[in-house]
Amino acid sequence: MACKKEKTFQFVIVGGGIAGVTCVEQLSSQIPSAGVALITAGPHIKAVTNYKQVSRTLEEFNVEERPSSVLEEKFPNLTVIHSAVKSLNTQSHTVETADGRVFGYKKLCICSGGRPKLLTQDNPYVLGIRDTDSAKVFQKQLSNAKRIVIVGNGGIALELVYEVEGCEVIWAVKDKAIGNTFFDAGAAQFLIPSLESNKSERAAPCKRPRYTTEEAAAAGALQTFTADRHLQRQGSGVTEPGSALGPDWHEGIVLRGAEQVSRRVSVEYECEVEKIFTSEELLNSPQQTLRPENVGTWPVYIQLSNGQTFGCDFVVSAIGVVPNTEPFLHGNSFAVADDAGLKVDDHMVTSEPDVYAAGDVCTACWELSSLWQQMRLWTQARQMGWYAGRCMAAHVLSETIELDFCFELFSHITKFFNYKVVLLGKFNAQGLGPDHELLVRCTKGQEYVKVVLSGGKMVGAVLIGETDLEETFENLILNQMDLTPYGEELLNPNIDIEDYFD
Ligand SMILES: Cc1cc2nc3c(=O)[nH]c(=O)nc-3n(C[C@H](O)[C@H](O)[C@H](O)COP(=O)(O)OP(=O)(O)OC[C@H]3O[C@@H](n4cnc5c(N)ncnc54)[C@H](O)[C@@H]3O)c2cc1C
Ligand SMILES: NC(=O)C1=CN([C@@H]2O[C@H](COP(=O)(O)OP(=O)(O)OC[C@H]3O[C@@H](n4cnc5c(N)ncnc54)[C@H](OP(=O)(O)O)[C@@H]3O)[C@@H](O)[C@H]2O)C=CC1
Repeated sequence: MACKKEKTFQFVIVGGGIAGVTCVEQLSSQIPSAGVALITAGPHIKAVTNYKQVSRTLEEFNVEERPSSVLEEKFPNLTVIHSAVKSLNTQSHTVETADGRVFGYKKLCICSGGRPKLLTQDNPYVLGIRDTDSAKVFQKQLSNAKRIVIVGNGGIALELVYEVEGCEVIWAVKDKAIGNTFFDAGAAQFLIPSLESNKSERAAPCKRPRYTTEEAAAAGALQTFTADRHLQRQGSGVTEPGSALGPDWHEGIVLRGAEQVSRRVSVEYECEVEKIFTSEELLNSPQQTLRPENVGTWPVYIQLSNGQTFGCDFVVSAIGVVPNTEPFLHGNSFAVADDAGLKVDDHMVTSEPDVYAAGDVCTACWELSSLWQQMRLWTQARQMGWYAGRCMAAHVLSETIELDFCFELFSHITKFFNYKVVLLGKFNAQGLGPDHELLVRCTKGQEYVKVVLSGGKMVGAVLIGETDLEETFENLILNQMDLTPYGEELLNPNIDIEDYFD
């Protein structure tokens, strides 16, 4: 880093996504006199609006893409620099940007997010979706497509299989059921009929804060157990990167293919991708399994481990994210977790002095609460950015700070297949081993309620539909009350559980 240092800021934040912007806001309001720089690769920044604390740990908010001037007007001591950081020197406490400028920092927070994991690199027929630009590329390619293959079983795949119309979708999942990152097989079974229905037959829209960008503009309680209602006690065992998209990113974007069909999704279970071929490669491959007349019909072919090969217009790689740790690692000694995130302690500090990290780029490596786990989600990016800002300020002011309460209990509100979905604690019995029980209540087409009990105490829950149970269950999980005496009554729809535990 030979260039001359242009300026030294007390705080430098890298990344204008939710984590970075929330960190900036927190620092700027806590120490208004401090010089703060936000260095970000994208042209816009993300802003949280209409923030609503739904319960002690559940939160909802809108996300808007905005010009950075809005933030600079609000915080006079803030300078926003629109350029990617191309190198970091933790010894000299400096960062160099792609446009050749060098800035010093007293404390730095890396909030550079993540990028989609791709099944193969540099293949024009394999798309990842992350930011507004990649969403536009996807939309454009889809408008001419008759068949696409979606690989992955998490958030993006769940959203796409439901939203894409006018195009045949082949959905390749490596599990026995859909949506493994968010649900168990029971919930998957509850949701599957929604995939088979037409758009007009879908569940009534649920209310949820919307994701907007400037450019994209973008039953009452049942009285009886019905035939379809099941209450069960089950055994256990079941280019420059822009900011990531978020809630309802597909609202206001037409996700329509070239066909007249409404939606046609077929799921290929328990399979992984063996190979992706172009037409020419397939013709020259000695082991090709397709009938010759099919070869050449599609621009790309995907061979799955179940022996099937499908031709399609393109493949969507929805197999998770890789933290954006480049170029921060070069020449430094950051400790990196197995998932490639920058390891942070309970004050969001990395292994390098005066360097913090928050959001998708980092991996929480403190002793985690037994009811919380990291997932790379919008809410956690906001919480981590906010807490990192508080820690940075506290360290400068020589104040002590305790790990924030939001890391006590995992909670997430979202929407899948147009159902409201609330996840609490160890919602999938993560890490509990065989020593747990599941209680399930299900009303077809209406609600799916699952609680996870360990040692008689509630440790997690999945609530799909308008159940109104989230606050009560959150309290029961946080209180760790012994629920053994209540048994299955806990999910009896004839009991108003809120009054019961008042
Ligand atoms: C399609 C999609 C749908 C999603 N839906 C949901 C949802 O419904 N609910 C939910 O909770 N989460 C959702 N997520 C996840 C959520 O969007 C992310 O977890 C969250 O936005 C991460 O925020 P972040 O600030 O850590 O990173 P990002 O939003 O990725 O921001 C990173 C920032 O760093 C900048 N940057 C990167 N490298 C550099 C560099 N070298 N120098 C300078 N700047 C750099 C980028 O330009 C960007 O501004 C979704 C994600 C995707 C892709
Ligand atoms: N509504 C919401 O909350 C939404 C959240 N998001 C977030 O955005 C980010 C990106 O979403 P997405 O890409 O769907 O990531 P997710 O982490 O949600 O899901 C990735 C999925 O791909 C599977 N997978 C991993 N590697 C392979 C492979 N080689 N072949 C086949 N499948 C594989 C994973 O299985 P396994 O888990 O077994 O590794 C998992 O099912 C995530 O952080 C996600 O949480 C996205 C959309 C909506």
